[in-house]
Amino acid sequence: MATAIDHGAPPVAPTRHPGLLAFVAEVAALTKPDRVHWCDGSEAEAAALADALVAAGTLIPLDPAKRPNSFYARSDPRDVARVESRTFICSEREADAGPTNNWRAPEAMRATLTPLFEGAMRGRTLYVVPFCMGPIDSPHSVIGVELTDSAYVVLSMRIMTRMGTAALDRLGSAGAFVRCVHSVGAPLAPGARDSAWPCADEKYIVHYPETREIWSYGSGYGGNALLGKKCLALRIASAMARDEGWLAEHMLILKLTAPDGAVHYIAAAFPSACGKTNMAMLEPALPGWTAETIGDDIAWMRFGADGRLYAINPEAGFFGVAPGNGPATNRNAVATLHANCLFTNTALTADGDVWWEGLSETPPPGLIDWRGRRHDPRSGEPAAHPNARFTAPAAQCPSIAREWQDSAGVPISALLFGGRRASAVPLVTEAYDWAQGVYLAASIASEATAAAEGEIGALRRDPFAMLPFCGYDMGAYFGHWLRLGEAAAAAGATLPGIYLVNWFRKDPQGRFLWPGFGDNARVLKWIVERIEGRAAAEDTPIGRVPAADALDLSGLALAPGALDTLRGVDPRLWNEEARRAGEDLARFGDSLPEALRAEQRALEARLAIVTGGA
Ligand SMILES: Nc1nc2c(ncn2[C@@H]2O[C@H](COP(=O)(O)OP(=O)(O)OP(=O)(O)O)[C@@H](O)[C@H]2O)c(=O)[nH]1
Ligand SMILES: O=C([O-])CC(=O)C(=O)O
Ligand SMILES: [Mn+2]
Repeated sequence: MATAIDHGAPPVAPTRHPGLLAFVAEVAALTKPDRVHWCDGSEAEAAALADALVAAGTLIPLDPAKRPNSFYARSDPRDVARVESRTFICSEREADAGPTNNWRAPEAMRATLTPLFEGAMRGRTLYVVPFCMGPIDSPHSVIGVELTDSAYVVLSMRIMTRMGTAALDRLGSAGAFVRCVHSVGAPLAPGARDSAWPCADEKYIVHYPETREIWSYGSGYGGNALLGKKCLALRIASAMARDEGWLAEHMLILKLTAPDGAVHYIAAAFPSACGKTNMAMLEPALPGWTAETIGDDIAWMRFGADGRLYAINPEAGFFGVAPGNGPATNRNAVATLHANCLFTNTALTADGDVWWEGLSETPPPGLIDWRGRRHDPRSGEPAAHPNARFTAPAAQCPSIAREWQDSAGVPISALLFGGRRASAVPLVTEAYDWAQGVYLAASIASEATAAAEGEIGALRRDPFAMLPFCGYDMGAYFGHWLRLGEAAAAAGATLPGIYLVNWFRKDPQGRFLWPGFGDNARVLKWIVERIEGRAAAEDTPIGRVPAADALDLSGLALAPGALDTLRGVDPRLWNEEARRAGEDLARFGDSLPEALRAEQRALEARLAIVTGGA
């Protein structure tokens, strides 16, 4: 086994940053690891870690002839998704966490966590993982340091972030960094055998927005454990963005080039497992159009001196839902996964490769399912967990745009918001203006998916697709969006258009009315033409929908009547929608901006006119 990781001598820290040295010393004193290892992010280090994880049974190497340098992990079956009920925002004041977050007083939470972390890394290695969210040379990037006892987390962070020496160099000897502490919560007694996926029953995913700290306990899974992603780049970053005048959003970033060569960048927010990665890698069904990928999950945006809204992707990899990705839906994702990837909770084939529902029409024979059991195709159970994930370097994506690491970011023309809605919500709706767009985004709802615990399919309000990810009071967050738009407009900016989209409308038999995926380019074309002032639209109470002949449907055979349903706004359904949205927004009490109350009243008034009642 390679020995680049473990050696008896005390490690020499590769930094003289006093705050970082003190942080590592404090956490090591608390958690009592056997060793401390400072990660440099090198190939040799990754290879040694992978070897150790294979020896421990955590990783299974895939056949290098099929998928070089790629590994498969099966998690504990109780550790397969984010745990929103165990995710906490510990601001000093309860009101600052808002009604949608779990709040605990910081001192009380620290008093709970300290005994849990006490000795939590016994028998394990504490890995020091310096990482940079955003391009190494971008002024908008943020440095974090994650101290973790999971080598799986280290390997994942190496794919998902700029990790190791480069991040430490950027931090320098005095820079600011976000303190991140992670333990799987499974100390090892001397001589005890480790489990393949150590974790604890009791999980805590804790954020202290004022001190910009993250403490995560008990889970090894994705969004709970890779602390640069949801915890830093959304929950902590949203609080930083509020204080500093920018936006940290759950959005993909797409570059779209029209046949005439015009380039538009589009950012889109959909809840977890609702199509961000797919849209980020879209292959347009319309001839002459090109789509390229900038990011698939998170966008950090700020208005530039020229009045345009610039976005960077803070991540360096994709942590994507595997099921559903196949040659018919997302060829770019499939091609991205050819090498250097981690797969978690997919199925394993008899010949040493991975498989999931949707990768091919029928499962190959001899599959082992995500629980490690022989898969029986007649059981009706999927072979891959519905939230099985791949972890893949973004640079490997065939559709990655050459400017994806541009330090200034890319200028956004349109902001899309959506969710999974079987009924009511049209295919695409243009907001009348910024404030009404903020209202539409604040009132989106979506049918729950397997990306978090809870009943799948249940409708829940998910404002801005940020419900699980906003690190402060969402009422104040809506106000932040409104103020940024007002300030930019006052300074003469042309604000991006705001659009509500829904690819998931169904007919009474439960079939999708819209083909989705590459055909979503038809909607993007309409949006681009709207921005350029060339496409026709019709006013409805909720916003503008495409005129009857305004969508390019060439080469597409929709079911009879489908287009009318997709463009339609049923006033009776929308009376109910508006009532429910208003009820949800009322939860924010005094922090709900007056402008959104006014939008609510205006929507109700427009609906009353079309239904002919009050
Ligand atoms: N019907 C339909 N399904 C889609 C479409 N786009 C994506 N999906 C499905 O939605 C599921 C999730 O898609 P992703 O693109 O991975 O979702 P995501 O928003 O990136 O998810 P997170 O990584 O959890 O944030 C997959 O099963 C896709 O096949 C679409 O346009 N139409
Ligand atoms: O954070 C995760 O575990 C995966 C993810 O992207 C999401 O749920 O939005
Ligand atoms: Mn996501």
